[in-house]
Amino acid sequence: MAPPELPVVDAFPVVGKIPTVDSDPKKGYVTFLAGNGDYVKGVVGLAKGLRKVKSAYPLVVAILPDVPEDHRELLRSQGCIVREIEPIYPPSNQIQFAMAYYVINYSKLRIWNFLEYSKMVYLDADIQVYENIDHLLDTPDGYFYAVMDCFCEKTWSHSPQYSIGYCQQCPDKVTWPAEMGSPPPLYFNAGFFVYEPNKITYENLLETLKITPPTPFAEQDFLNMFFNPIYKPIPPVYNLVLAMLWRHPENIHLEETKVVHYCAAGSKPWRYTGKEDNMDREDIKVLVKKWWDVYDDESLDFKAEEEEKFSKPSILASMPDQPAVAYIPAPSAA
Ligand SMILES: O=c1ccn([C@@H]2O[C@H](COP(=O)(O)OP(=O)(O)O)[C@@H](O)[C@H]2O)c(=O)[nH]1
Ligand SMILES: OC[C@H]1O[C@H](O[C@@H]2[C@@H](O)[C@H](O)[C@@H](O)[C@H](O)[C@@H]2O)[C@H](O)[C@@H](O)[C@H]1O
Ligand SMILES: [Mn+2]
Repeated sequence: MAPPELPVVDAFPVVGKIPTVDSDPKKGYVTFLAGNGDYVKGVVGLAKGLRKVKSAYPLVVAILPDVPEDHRELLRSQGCIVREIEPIYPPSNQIQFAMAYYVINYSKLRIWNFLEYSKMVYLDADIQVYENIDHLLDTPDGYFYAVMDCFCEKTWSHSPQYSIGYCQQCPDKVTWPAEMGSPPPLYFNAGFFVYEPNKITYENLLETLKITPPTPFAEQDFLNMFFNPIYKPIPPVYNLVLAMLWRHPENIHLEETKVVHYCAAGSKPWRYTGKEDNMDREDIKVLVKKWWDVYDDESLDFKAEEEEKFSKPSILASMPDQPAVAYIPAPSAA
């Protein structure tokens, strides 16, 4: 599905970064939580998983106002930094999102305004980290790092690539027909990415969203359009989109996988019944059990003495955002 043309925006101030007010800009992990349902289990699992792999950075949870106080308290008790964000809605539209609830996912864009952090790894709440990935926070600045997605699941049935059986994971299997123009640009899964909070980028994201017609994969499509100029693919070991196991097994090395994304229909561990398509596979059963082993491991619960590990004592961590970082935007190319 070729993305609609985007207005050229000078969204990526490449030079002129002035040190933040806080001379030591922090790094961290961030996830997103909405509603009063069971995704909070995903966040607790993620917090414990990051602890298990001895990550040196905190987990910030960007929550919508509808997350109840008892869930907020549960997350704080697991060492999370809980930050309430305002929802973001796309322009009014008649679009049929691939999943109706995807409309809330535009609120993820608020994480570009977490300006006390210089670089963060975003992870969906249905993701688990099984090996330390702190090194991703030391990657060169100026790029948007994420894993390429797969177009073969039914959720893509609306797209031209699905209709002709094309997938970027195997571009030679079905070549993109010339009469359909150029093949779609490389497309990432937006459940996991490495990014740099930035005031100008944040404002450009929100301005651009206002004039961008929504599409089936909501903020994932939008982020792919917006960051395409600086998108840098990283190996699937950093975000195993589960459908890859049956769609492109030749591209997956399960024993090297560091991060698993439980995004296939029926694979959310806290809802797992094994009844949906592919959910009775042995590898899925193993990965779901792996998730539960972390979630149920009480030795991984947060302990107060761990508090000094992070740069900011917890009482400050929940303080409002630091003053905006001053940037000198790069001169516009135009
Ligand atoms: O009721 C919900 C649905 C989604 N999410 C958040 O939105 C992300 C994206 O949704 P999901 O992971 O279900 O999408 P998928 O990756 O399966 O397409 C989730 O991981 C959660 O972080 C949430 O907090 N509550
Ligand atoms: O709002 C759109 C969502 O789109 C993505 O999920 C999809 C995508 O991966 C498809 O390719 C799969 O087929 C599908 O199963 C999966 O749900 C992101 O994981 C999620 O964070 C979010 O951005
Ligand atoms: Mn997900």
